Amino acid sequence: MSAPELIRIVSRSSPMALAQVERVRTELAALHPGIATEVVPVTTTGDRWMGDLSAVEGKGAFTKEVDAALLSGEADLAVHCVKDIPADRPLPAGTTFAAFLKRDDVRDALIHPGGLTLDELPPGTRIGTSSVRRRAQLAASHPHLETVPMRGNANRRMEKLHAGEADALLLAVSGLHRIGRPDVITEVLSVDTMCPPIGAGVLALQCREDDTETIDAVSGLGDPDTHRETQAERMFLHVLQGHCNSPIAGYARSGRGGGDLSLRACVFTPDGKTILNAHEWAGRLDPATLGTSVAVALLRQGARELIDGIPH
Ligand SMILES: NCc1[nH]cc(CCC(=O)O)c1CC(=O)O
Repeated sequence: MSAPELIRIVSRSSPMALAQVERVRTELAALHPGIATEVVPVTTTGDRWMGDLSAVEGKGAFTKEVDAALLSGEADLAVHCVKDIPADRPLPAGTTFAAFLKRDDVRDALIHPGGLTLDELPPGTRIGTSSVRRRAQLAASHPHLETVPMRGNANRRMEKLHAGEADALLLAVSGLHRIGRPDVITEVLSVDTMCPPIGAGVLALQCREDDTETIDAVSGLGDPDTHRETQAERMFLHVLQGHCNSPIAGYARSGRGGGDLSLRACVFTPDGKTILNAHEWAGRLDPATLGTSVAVALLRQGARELIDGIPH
């Protein structure tokens, strides 16, 4: 199999998306110095929309135009945040994941211009977030704080914070590092305070299924532990039929040497009053079966009703 001379990478134009593509170009250049790369820009429905995400045809708002560029042959490779890829249906026909890059930090960060930590924030502090996952967990742990809806990429949210639309923000640590702004982080929240979303901090490389040249060239960028964790988390979300606005959180962890994979997950009501929890170890199960097992444990506790209670 010959290596391609050029790989065209489709990317959204947000600073975070472009930083993700730069990481892939750097890693690819180190692995295959002979392969050139080029960026093909697209704008997605999700990038344009500033309202409630559930209103924009719901699913795949950040991925549809990216998939189209890949399938039409305008580009050969797409870089996605796994967090943003729907798990309640298969990948678009004709495309496949070629690799999952080594996982970044899965945690969320508090950004408070006054430098306070979450526990120090006074009652009534307005936290800008439209995520049902963040809202529910905040309501459970810090019921005296308020949340205000906030959308847009991380850079825009920081502009809105400084314009006074909120008093503080919650954003992913990994995303802030990607856009070069870890300096704004006031506190990194533990996963016990704020359970991360499925796929947090993982970048997936997506190719056309029949493009074995590109698949072979980029598959060496994959990380085996991240692959196992992502398989467990995605199967969990798939079994629950979670959507982009689901009150679901969870993360898998690989033990040393790839052993002892565990998956901890929760499903909650948006008011944070009900939180279902499950935590299991794979033992001799494969990652996908672990994901299924944790999903079943939560379904037994009543997760279906909680998930279906949220419009999407
Ligand atoms: N919803 C947008 C989005 N998609 C992925 C990340 C963070 C990076 C990641 O987890 O890969 C973010 C920003 C955020 O939630 O703060």
